Amino acid sequence: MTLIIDNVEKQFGNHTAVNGISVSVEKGQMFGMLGANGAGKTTTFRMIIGLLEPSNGTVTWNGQKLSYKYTNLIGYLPEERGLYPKLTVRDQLIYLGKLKGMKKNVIIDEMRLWLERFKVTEYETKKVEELSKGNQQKIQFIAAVLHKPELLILDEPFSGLDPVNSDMLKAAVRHIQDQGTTIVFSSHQMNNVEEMCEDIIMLKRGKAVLQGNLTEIKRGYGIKTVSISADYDLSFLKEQNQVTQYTETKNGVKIQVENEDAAKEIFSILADKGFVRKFEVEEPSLHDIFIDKVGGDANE
Ligand SMILES: Nc1ncnc2c1ncn2[C@@H]1O[C@H](COP(=O)(O)OP(=O)(O)OP(=O)(O)O)[C@@H](O)[C@H]1O
Repeated sequence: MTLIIDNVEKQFGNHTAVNGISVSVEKGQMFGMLGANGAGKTTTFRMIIGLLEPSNGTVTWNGQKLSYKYTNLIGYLPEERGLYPKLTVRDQLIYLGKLKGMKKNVIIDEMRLWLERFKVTEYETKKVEELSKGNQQKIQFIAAVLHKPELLILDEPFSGLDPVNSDMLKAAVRHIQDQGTTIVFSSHQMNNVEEMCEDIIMLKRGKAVLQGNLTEIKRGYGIKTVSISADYDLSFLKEQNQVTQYTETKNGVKIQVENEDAAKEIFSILADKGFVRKFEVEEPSLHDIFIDKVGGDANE
Protein backbone atom coordinates (compact mmCIF):
# COMPACT_ATOMS: atom_id res chain seq x y z
CA MET A 1 0.00 0.00 0.00
CA THR A 2 1.34 3.34 -0.97
CA LEU A 3 0.39 6.94 -0.64
CA ILE A 4 0.93 8.69 -3.95
CA ILE A 5 0.70 12.45 -4.33
CA ASP A 6 1.00 13.11 -8.03
CA ASN A 7 1.75 16.62 -9.22
CA VAL A 8 -0.74 18.17 -6.85
CA GLU A 9 -1.68 21.82 -6.90
CA LYS A 10 -4.05 23.83 -4.76
CA GLN A 11 -5.22 27.30 -5.52
CA PHE A 12 -7.21 29.59 -3.26
CA GLY A 13 -8.39 32.35 -5.61
CA ASN A 14 -5.21 33.76 -7.15
CA HIS A 15 -3.00 32.31 -4.47
CA THR A 16 -1.19 29.03 -5.14
CA ALA A 17 -0.84 27.32 -1.77
CA VAL A 18 0.58 24.04 -3.13
CA ASN A 19 2.41 24.13 -6.42
CA GLY A 20 2.93 20.80 -8.15
CA ILE A 21 4.31 18.48 -5.50
CA SER A 22 4.79 14.75 -6.00
CA VAL A 23 5.46 12.32 -3.18
CA SER A 24 5.33 8.58 -2.74
CA VAL A 25 5.25 7.03 0.72
CA GLU A 26 5.59 3.28 1.16
CA LYS A 27 3.61 1.24 3.64
CA GLY A 28 5.04 1.48 7.14
CA GLN A 29 7.23 4.46 6.33
CA MET A 30 7.48 7.57 8.48
CA PHE A 31 7.56 10.59 6.20
CA GLY A 32 8.36 14.16 7.25
CA MET A 33 6.84 17.26 5.74
CA LEU A 34 8.77 20.43 6.45
CA GLY A 35 8.36 24.06 5.58
CA ALA A 36 8.04 27.52 7.08
CA ASN A 37 4.67 28.86 8.22
CA GLY A 38 2.35 29.07 5.24
CA ALA A 39 4.45 26.75 3.06
CA GLY A 40 1.49 24.49 2.27
CA LYS A 41 1.82 21.56 4.69
CA THR A 42 -1.67 21.65 6.19
CA THR A 43 -3.22 22.23 2.77
CA THR A 44 -1.40 19.14 1.49
CA PHE A 45 -2.60 17.10 4.47
CA ARG A 46 -6.18 18.20 3.85
CA MET A 47 -5.87 17.07 0.25
CA ILE A 48 -4.42 13.72 1.30
CA ILE A 49 -7.36 12.95 3.55
CA GLY A 50 -9.94 14.29 1.12
CA LEU A 51 -11.02 17.35 3.10
CA LEU A 52 -9.89 19.56 0.19
CA GLU A 53 -9.99 18.84 -3.52
CA PRO A 54 -6.72 19.46 -5.40
CA SER A 55 -7.02 22.10 -8.15
CA ASN A 56 -4.81 19.80 -10.23
CA GLY A 57 -3.18 16.41 -9.79
CA THR A 58 -4.27 13.43 -7.74
CA VAL A 59 -3.77 11.85 -4.32
CA THR A 60 -4.32 8.13 -3.95
CA TRP A 61 -3.92 5.54 -1.25
CA ASN A 62 -3.46 2.05 -2.57
CA GLY A 63 -4.73 3.29 -5.93
CA GLN A 64 -7.88 4.88 -4.51
CA LYS A 65 -8.90 8.42 -3.75
CA LEU A 66 -9.45 8.96 -0.05
CA SER A 67 -12.43 10.59 1.59
CA TYR A 68 -12.08 11.40 5.29
CA LYS A 69 -15.80 11.28 5.93
CA TYR A 70 -16.33 7.74 4.81
CA THR A 71 -13.17 5.95 5.72
CA ASN A 72 -11.67 4.51 8.83
CA LEU A 73 -8.40 3.92 6.99
CA ILE A 74 -7.17 7.35 8.01
CA GLY A 75 -6.22 8.83 11.35
CA TYR A 76 -5.77 12.61 11.41
CA LEU A 77 -4.41 14.87 14.10
CA PRO A 78 -5.28 18.33 12.81
CA GLU A 79 -3.16 21.37 13.50
CA GLU A 80 -6.06 23.17 15.13
CA ARG A 81 -6.76 21.04 18.16
CA GLY A 82 -10.45 20.71 18.83
CA LEU A 83 -12.10 18.51 21.41
CA TYR A 84 -15.44 19.18 23.09
CA PRO A 85 -14.41 20.87 26.34
CA LYS A 86 -17.48 19.84 28.32
CA LEU A 87 -17.35 16.12 27.49
CA THR A 88 -15.38 13.68 29.58
CA VAL A 89 -12.38 12.03 27.95
CA ARG A 90 -14.25 8.75 27.93
CA ASP A 91 -17.42 10.13 26.29
CA GLN A 92 -15.35 12.08 23.81
CA LEU A 93 -13.41 9.02 22.70
CA ILE A 94 -16.53 6.86 22.58
CA TYR A 95 -18.20 9.45 20.35
CA LEU A 96 -15.21 9.78 18.01
CA GLY A 97 -14.55 6.03 17.96
CA LYS A 98 -18.16 5.33 16.99
CA LEU A 99 -17.82 7.76 14.10
CA LYS A 100 -15.04 5.49 12.88
CA GLY A 101 -17.32 2.46 13.14
CA MET A 102 -15.93 1.03 16.38
CA LYS A 103 -17.98 -0.82 18.99
CA LYS A 104 -18.22 0.75 22.45
CA ASN A 105 -16.48 -2.10 24.32
CA VAL A 106 -13.58 -2.10 21.82
CA ILE A 107 -13.26 1.68 22.15
CA ILE A 108 -13.09 1.41 25.94
CA ASP A 109 -10.46 -1.35 25.82
CA GLU A 110 -8.31 0.57 23.35
CA MET A 111 -8.80 3.85 25.22
CA ARG A 112 -7.61 2.30 28.49
CA LEU A 113 -4.51 0.86 26.82
CA TRP A 114 -3.66 4.30 25.48
CA LEU A 115 -4.42 6.15 28.74
CA GLU A 116 -2.10 3.71 30.49
CA ARG A 117 0.61 4.15 27.87
CA PHE A 118 0.40 7.91 28.35
CA LYS A 119 0.21 7.56 32.16
CA VAL A 120 -3.07 9.47 32.38
CA THR A 121 -5.55 6.78 33.46
CA GLU A 122 -7.05 9.17 36.03
CA TYR A 123 -8.33 11.42 33.23
CA GLU A 124 -10.85 8.94 31.86
CA THR A 125 -13.77 10.54 33.71
CA LYS A 126 -12.47 14.13 33.66
CA LYS A 127 -13.85 16.80 31.39
CA VAL A 128 -11.48 17.81 28.60
CA GLU A 129 -11.47 21.44 29.81
CA GLU A 130 -9.95 20.29 33.11
CA LEU A 131 -6.86 18.91 31.34
CA SER A 132 -3.69 20.84 30.56
CA LYS A 133 -3.02 21.68 26.91
CA GLY A 134 -0.38 18.95 26.62
CA ASN A 135 -2.72 16.34 28.09
CA GLN A 136 -5.55 17.44 25.79
CA GLN A 137 -3.13 16.88 22.95
CA LYS A 138 -2.52 13.31 24.12
CA ILE A 139 -6.28 12.70 24.14
CA GLN A 140 -6.61 14.12 20.64
CA PHE A 141 -3.76 11.88 19.52
CA ILE A 142 -5.58 8.90 21.03
CA ALA A 143 -8.69 9.94 19.08
CA ALA A 144 -6.65 9.87 15.87
CA VAL A 145 -5.23 6.38 16.44
CA LEU A 146 -7.92 4.56 18.43
CA HIS A 147 -9.30 2.78 15.37
CA LYS A 148 -5.84 1.61 14.20
CA PRO A 149 -5.72 3.50 10.91
CA GLU A 150 -3.56 2.33 8.01
CA LEU A 151 -2.51 5.89 7.26
CA LEU A 152 -1.83 8.39 10.03
CA ILE A 153 -1.48 12.10 9.32
CA LEU A 154 -0.06 14.17 12.17
CA ASP A 155 0.02 17.94 11.78
CA GLU A 156 2.58 19.31 14.25
CA PRO A 157 2.09 16.49 16.77
CA PHE A 158 4.88 17.65 19.08
CA SER A 159 4.10 21.35 19.29
CA GLY A 160 3.51 22.60 22.80
CA LEU A 161 4.69 19.42 24.53
CA ASP A 162 7.34 19.38 27.23
CA PRO A 163 10.35 17.08 26.65
CA VAL A 164 8.90 14.22 28.71
CA ASN A 165 5.56 14.26 26.91
CA SER A 166 7.25 14.79 23.59
CA ASP A 167 9.35 11.63 24.14
CA MET A 168 6.25 9.74 25.21
CA LEU A 169 4.45 10.74 22.05
CA LYS A 170 7.46 9.85 19.89
CA ALA A 171 7.53 6.39 21.44
CA ALA A 172 3.80 6.05 20.72
CA VAL A 173 4.26 7.11 17.10
CA ARG A 174 7.09 4.58 16.69
CA HIS A 175 4.94 1.88 18.26
CA ILE A 176 2.22 2.60 15.71
CA GLN A 177 4.75 2.53 12.88
CA ASP A 178 6.05 -0.84 14.11
CA GLN A 179 2.55 -2.18 13.62
CA GLY A 180 2.72 -1.30 9.94
CA THR A 181 0.95 2.06 9.89
CA THR A 182 2.15 4.59 7.33
CA ILE A 183 2.77 7.94 8.99
CA VAL A 184 3.14 11.41 7.54
CA PHE A 185 3.87 14.24 9.92
CA SER A 186 4.86 17.87 9.90
CA SER A 187 7.09 19.53 12.43
CA HIS A 188 8.91 22.77 12.93
CA GLN A 189 11.25 20.97 15.31
CA MET A 190 13.97 19.66 13.04
CA ASN A 191 15.46 17.34 15.66
CA ASN A 192 12.18 15.40 15.78
CA VAL A 193 12.20 14.94 12.02
CA GLU A 194 15.86 13.95 12.10
CA GLU A 195 15.17 11.37 14.78
CA MET A 196 12.10 9.85 13.21
CA CYS A 197 11.99 10.13 9.42
CA GLU A 198 13.85 8.38 6.65
CA ASP A 199 12.37 10.45 3.85
CA ILE A 200 11.30 14.07 3.80
CA ILE A 201 9.98 16.83 1.62
CA MET A 202 10.77 20.48 2.32
CA LEU A 203 8.28 23.00 0.99
CA LYS A 204 8.80 26.66 0.29
CA ARG A 205 5.76 28.66 -0.79
CA GLY A 206 4.01 25.53 -1.97
CA LYS A 207 6.95 24.12 -3.94
CA ALA A 208 9.31 21.28 -3.04
CA VAL A 209 12.79 22.72 -2.55
CA LEU A 210 14.27 19.47 -1.26
CA GLN A 211 13.04 15.92 -1.26
CA GLY A 212 14.28 12.40 -0.68
CA ASN A 213 16.14 10.19 1.76
CA LEU A 214 17.37 12.27 4.68
CA THR A 215 20.74 10.53 5.05
CA GLU A 216 21.46 10.93 1.34
CA ILE A 217 20.33 14.55 1.39
CA LYS A 218 22.72 15.30 4.24
CA ARG A 219 25.61 13.42 2.70
CA GLY A 220 25.23 15.12 -0.64
CA TYR A 221 24.45 18.57 0.71
CA GLY A 222 26.81 21.37 -0.21
CA ILE A 223 27.75 22.37 3.30
CA LYS A 224 30.15 20.71 5.69
CA THR A 225 30.83 21.90 9.19
CA VAL A 226 34.35 21.30 10.46
CA SER A 227 35.31 21.47 14.13
CA ILE A 228 38.99 22.20 14.60
CA SER A 229 41.33 22.60 17.51
CA ALA A 230 45.05 23.11 17.24
CA ASP A 231 47.97 24.43 19.28
CA TYR A 232 48.22 27.66 17.30
CA ASP A 233 46.04 30.62 16.37
CA LEU A 234 43.39 29.59 13.87
CA SER A 235 41.96 33.03 13.14
CA PHE A 236 43.74 33.10 9.73
CA LEU A 237 41.01 30.64 8.59
CA LYS A 238 38.58 33.58 8.39
CA GLU A 239 40.50 34.80 5.34
CA GLN A 240 40.63 31.45 3.52
CA ASN A 241 38.54 31.31 0.32
CA GLN A 242 37.22 27.85 1.13
CA VAL A 243 35.71 29.01 4.46
CA THR A 244 32.16 30.32 4.15
CA GLN A 245 31.52 30.71 7.88
CA TYR A 246 33.84 31.00 10.86
CA THR A 247 32.88 30.77 14.54
CA GLU A 248 35.10 30.59 17.60
CA THR A 249 34.05 27.98 20.15
CA LYS A 250 35.20 27.04 23.65
CA ASN A 251 37.66 24.46 22.33
CA GLY A 252 38.74 25.88 19.01
CA VAL A 253 36.79 26.96 15.93
CA LYS A 254 33.93 25.77 13.80
CA ILE A 255 34.03 26.55 10.12
CA GLN A 256 31.73 25.86 7.22
CA VAL A 257 33.06 24.79 3.84
CA GLU A 258 31.24 23.84 0.67
CA ASN A 259 32.41 20.26 0.19
CA GLU A 260 34.86 17.57 1.26
CA ASP A 261 37.55 18.75 -1.16
CA ALA A 262 37.52 22.16 0.51
CA ALA A 263 37.79 20.42 3.90
CA LYS A 264 40.81 18.43 2.65
CA GLU A 265 42.51 21.61 1.44
CA ILE A 266 42.01 23.25 4.81
CA PHE A 267 43.37 20.16 6.55
CA SER A 268 46.59 20.20 4.55
CA ILE A 269 47.07 23.92 5.22
CA LEU A 270 46.67 23.23 8.95
CA ALA A 271 48.93 20.18 8.91
CA ASP A 272 51.70 22.26 7.29
CA LYS A 273 51.42 24.80 10.10
CA GLY A 274 51.66 22.37 12.99
CA PHE A 275 49.94 19.79 15.14
CA VAL A 276 46.15 19.49 14.65
CA ARG A 277 44.42 18.21 17.79
CA LYS A 278 41.02 17.80 16.28
CA PHE A 279 39.64 17.99 12.77
CA GLU A 280 36.11 16.66 12.52
CA VAL A 281 33.93 16.98 9.43
CA GLU A 282 30.22 16.78 10.18
CA GLU A 283 27.20 16.45 7.92
CA PRO A 284 24.98 19.50 8.12
CA SER A 285 22.08 19.29 10.52
CA LEU A 286 18.56 19.43 9.15
CA HIS A 287 18.31 22.75 10.96
CA ASP A 288 21.24 24.13 8.91
CA ILE A 289 19.71 22.77 5.70
CA PHE A 290 16.32 24.26 6.54
CA ILE A 291 17.82 27.70 7.15
CA ASP A 292 19.85 27.42 3.94
CA LYS A 293 16.90 26.31 1.80
CA VAL A 294 13.95 28.10 3.31
CA GLY A 295 15.86 31.07 4.65
CA GLY A 296 13.88 34.24 5.41
CA ASP A 297 10.55 32.47 4.83
CA ALA A 298 10.94 30.89 8.23
CA ASN A 299 10.34 34.28 9.85
CA GLU A 300 7.28 35.23 7.84
N1 LIG B 1 -8.98 28.05 3.08
C1 LIG B 1 -8.02 28.89 2.63
N2 LIG B 1 -8.34 29.98 1.92
C2 LIG B 1 -7.39 30.81 1.46
N3 LIG B 1 -6.06 30.64 1.66
C3 LIG B 1 -5.70 29.58 2.38
C4 LIG B 1 -6.64 28.65 2.91
N4 LIG B 1 -5.96 27.67 3.57
C5 LIG B 1 -4.66 27.99 3.46
N5 LIG B 1 -4.49 29.13 2.76
C6 LIG B 1 -3.20 29.76 2.42
O1 LIG B 1 -2.40 28.77 1.82
C7 LIG B 1 -1.04 28.89 2.23
C8 LIG B 1 -0.57 27.58 2.84
O2 LIG B 1 -1.20 27.41 4.12
P1 LIG B 1 -1.00 26.11 5.00
O3 LIG B 1 -1.87 26.25 6.18
O4 LIG B 1 -1.13 24.92 4.15
O5 LIG B 1 0.53 26.26 5.44
P2 LIG B 1 1.38 25.43 6.52
O6 LIG B 1 2.64 25.04 5.84
O7 LIG B 1 0.56 24.37 7.12
O8 LIG B 1 1.70 26.56 7.59
P3 LIG B 1 1.91 26.46 9.21
O9 LIG B 1 3.26 25.91 9.45
O10 LIG B 1 1.82 27.90 9.63
O11 LIG B 1 0.79 25.63 9.74
C9 LIG B 1 -0.99 30.08 3.17
O12 LIG B 1 -0.58 31.21 2.44
C10 LIG B 1 -2.42 30.22 3.65
O13 LIG B 1 -2.71 31.55 3.97
